[in-house]
Amino acid sequence: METQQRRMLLVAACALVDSDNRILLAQRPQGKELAGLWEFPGGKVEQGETPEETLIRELQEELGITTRIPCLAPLTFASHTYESFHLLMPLYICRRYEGIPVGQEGQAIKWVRSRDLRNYPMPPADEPLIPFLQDLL
Ligand SMILES: Nc1nc2c([nH]c(=O)n2[C@H]2C[C@H](O)[C@@H](COP(=O)(O)OP(=O)(O)OP(=O)(O)O)O2)c(=O)[nH]1
Repeated sequence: METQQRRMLLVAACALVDSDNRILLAQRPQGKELAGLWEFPGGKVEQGETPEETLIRELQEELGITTRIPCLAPLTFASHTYESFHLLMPLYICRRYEGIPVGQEGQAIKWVRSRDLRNYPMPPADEPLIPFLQDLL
């Protein structure tokens, strides 16, 4: 068997859920990898951060909302091999936050019912996460 060295990339992601049980998806901007696909807000865990700290930072930077560690509950995770890295992505769920999410970097956002998630093309790593959200919501 051929083995290939790939770096492990740790990304924290969040299913933000509103009082109507809809989930927020954000569209990846043009020019980035996987542009145009719909994803859960989040980003790379930087040196010295916990995944929860990453999410608090990213939710503020990307959507302009504020949340706290006790409001982030682990739901499941993605483990997916991309061409140049292996993605390990814990998915949290968050129902309590302050502010109204608005794409701070010009990205489109959308509140989506769990049964409609498959209508929004997502990165390949996200596909196995959908049933968890559909079971829950
Ligand atoms: N935030 C997020 N990233 C995802 C999801 N699914 C998925 O494969 N990814 C991948 C895409 C990217 O390779 C990586 C997230 O990194 P990122 O969003 O912080 O980085 P980026 O590519 O925007 O690059 P950068 O400019 O922030 O460095 O994880 C998802 O649902 N949410």
